[in-house]
Amino acid sequence: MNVQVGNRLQGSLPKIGIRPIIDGRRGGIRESLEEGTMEMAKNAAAFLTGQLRHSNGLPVECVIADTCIGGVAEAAQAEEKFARAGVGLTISVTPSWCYPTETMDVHPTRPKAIWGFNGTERPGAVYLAAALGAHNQKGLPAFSIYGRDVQDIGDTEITPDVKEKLLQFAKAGLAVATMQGKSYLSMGSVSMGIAGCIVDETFFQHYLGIRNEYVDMTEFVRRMELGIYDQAEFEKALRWTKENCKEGAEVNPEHLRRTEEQKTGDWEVVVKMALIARDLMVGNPKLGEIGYGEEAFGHNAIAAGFQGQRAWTDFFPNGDFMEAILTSSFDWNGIREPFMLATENDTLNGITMLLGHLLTDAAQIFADVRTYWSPEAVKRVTGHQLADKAANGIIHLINSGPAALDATGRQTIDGQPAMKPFWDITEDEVQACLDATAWCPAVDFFRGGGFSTDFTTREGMPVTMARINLVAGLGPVLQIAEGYTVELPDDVHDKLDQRSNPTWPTTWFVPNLTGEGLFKDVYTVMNNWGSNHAAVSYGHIGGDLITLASMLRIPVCMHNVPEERVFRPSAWTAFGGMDPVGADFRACQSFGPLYR
Ligand SMILES: C[C@H](O)[C@@H](O)[C@@H](O)C(=O)CO
Ligand SMILES: [Mn+2]
Repeated sequence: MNVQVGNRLQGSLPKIGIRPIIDGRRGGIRESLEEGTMEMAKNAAAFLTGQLRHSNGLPVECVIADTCIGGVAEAAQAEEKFARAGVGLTISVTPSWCYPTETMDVHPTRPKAIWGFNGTERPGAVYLAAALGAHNQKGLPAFSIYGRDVQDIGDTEITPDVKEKLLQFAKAGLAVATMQGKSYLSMGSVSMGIAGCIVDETFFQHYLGIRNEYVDMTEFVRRMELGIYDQAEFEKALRWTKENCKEGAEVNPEHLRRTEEQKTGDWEVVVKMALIARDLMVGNPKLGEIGYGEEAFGHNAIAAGFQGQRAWTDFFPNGDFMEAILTSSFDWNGIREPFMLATENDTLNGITMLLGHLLTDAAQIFADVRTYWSPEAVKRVTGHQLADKAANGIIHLINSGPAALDATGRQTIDGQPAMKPFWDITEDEVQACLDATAWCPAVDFFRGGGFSTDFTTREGMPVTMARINLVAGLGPVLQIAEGYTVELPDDVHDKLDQRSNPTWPTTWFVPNLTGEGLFKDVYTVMNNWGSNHAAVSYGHIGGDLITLASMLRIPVCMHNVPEERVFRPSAWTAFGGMDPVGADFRACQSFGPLYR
C-alpha cells in the first residue's frame, strides 16, 4: 500500500533554531567554551531531528547559528539566518555564564526555550536564571530546561529529564509554527444553533495565527453537477469503497428506508463529497488539468468543518463518509496524513482536533459527549455491575461523522491498541480498521440519507479528551481529561448502545480520577464539560496540550495531568506558582494572545 508523505498545504515547514550562547570575553574564557557550547547545540539538534517528524511525515530540521552567540551582533547574525531558513521556534543552549539581554531571542511570537547545562565548572544555570528573568521582564515568555543532576563540563550526554523537556517544548513549538498562516475552512456555517460553529475570527487570528475561509455548501452541488473533481480518482475511490466499506444494519422503519437504487446513488454522492471536501481544503493539481485552475489551489486549510445538519442533510446524503474517511489515516490512495475535519462545523472542536493531531501526528476522534452512565444506572438497565477500570462509571462518546476509523483501536503498539502516526501504520492494520467498521444507512435525523460508521473502540487505549471553549469576558479556555477506553460485555454494550444511536461509533471513556475537584468522579467530569463535543487523542498528551496552550496563551480551566508533566514558560510561576491554575489564567491574560 502506498504511503504518502507530505501534504498539499502551502508554506514551508518550520525549522527549529538552535542558539549556542557563550560568554563573549576573549583571552581565555570564550575560547575555552567554544567547542563545548557548539557541541551542546549539535547534540540538541541531532537528538531532536532523530526523534521528531512533522505531522505530514517529513523530517524535522534544525538550524544552528553559524557561530556561538556572545553578544548582540552575533545574535543578529543568527536571527538573519533563522529568518531566511524559516525557523519557527528556538532553543538557546549554554553551559556557561553569558549576557542575557545581549544574546536573547527577542522575536515577538516565536516559542523559545533555554537549556542551561547543570554543571559547576561554569555557571550555565546562573545564565539560565538571568536570561529567564530578562525574558519575563520583557514580556517574551521562555521555557526553562535545566537538568536535575549535575553533570561534568565535558559530558555531552543529554539526560532523560532534559530530553523529555526538549521534546515537549519542541513538539508544541512546531505545532504553533505549523498552524501559523494556514486556514480553517468553514464549509457551511452554524449547525443546529451550536455556538462552537460560530467562527470567532478574533480567536483564530490572534490566538492561533490562522485565517478564516468560507464556502457555502452549494459549492459541493456545483462541483458535483459540473464534474469538478478527478473523474479517474472518483472511479477508483468508489471501487475501493465498494470493496472495503461494508454496509451495516438498516435500522430505519420500512417507510423511512431509502430504496436500493437511492442507496447506490447515495454512495456515489458521499464518495464525491469526500473528494470535493479534500480538494476544497488543500487543492488538487488535477483540477487545473481539467480547466479549473482556481479550484486547483484549494483554501490552504489545515483544518475544516462541514455544517451538514441541517441545510445539507435535510436534502442530501450526510457528511459521515466524507468526514470519517478524511479524518482517517488512509483511503483509496493509500496511507496518508489524516485531515482535521469537524462535523457540524464545530470550529472549536475542529481546532482541538488540530492541536491533538499536531502533537501526536495521529488521527483524532470527534464525538458528542453524550451520556454519563453511573454504575447504578448501568446496573438498573442491564443488570451488569461495572468493574475494573469502568467501576466508577463511564462516559459514552458517540456522534455520527468524523471519528477516524483509526479509533476502532485495531492498530497496535507492543500488542496494545493504539492510534499511530500514519507512517507507522501497516497495511494489515488498515484492513483491520476497515473490517471493524460497518456503514449503516443513516437514521431519521438525516432525511437525505447517507451512511454512518458503526464501530466500538477497543479497550485499553490511553487517551486524552479535550476541548476549547470560548467564554464571554474571558476568551478561549482549554479543558483536558486523560483517561482510558474501556469495553463492555457485548450484551451490555448493545443495551446501552441501542438506547442511543446504534448506527454510530462508540467510544466508552473513563477519565483518570484524582478524587477531588473536577476529577472527583466520572460524573463530575461529564457535568463540567463545556459543550456538546470533545476531541480525543491517542496517549496521555495532557502535558503536551498544556505546553501548547501556554504558548498560545490559552488558559487550561480543567485538567488531570500529573504535576511532573506540566511544563509552561518560567514566567507563569511569577503569576502565583502556589496556585498553578490561577497563575495560568493570570499569565495568559497578562501576556494576551500570541498574535496581536
Ligand atoms: C443527529 C443529531 O442531530 C446529532 O448530530 C446531534 O445530537 C449532535 O451531534 C449535536 O452535536
Ligand atoms: Mn454532535
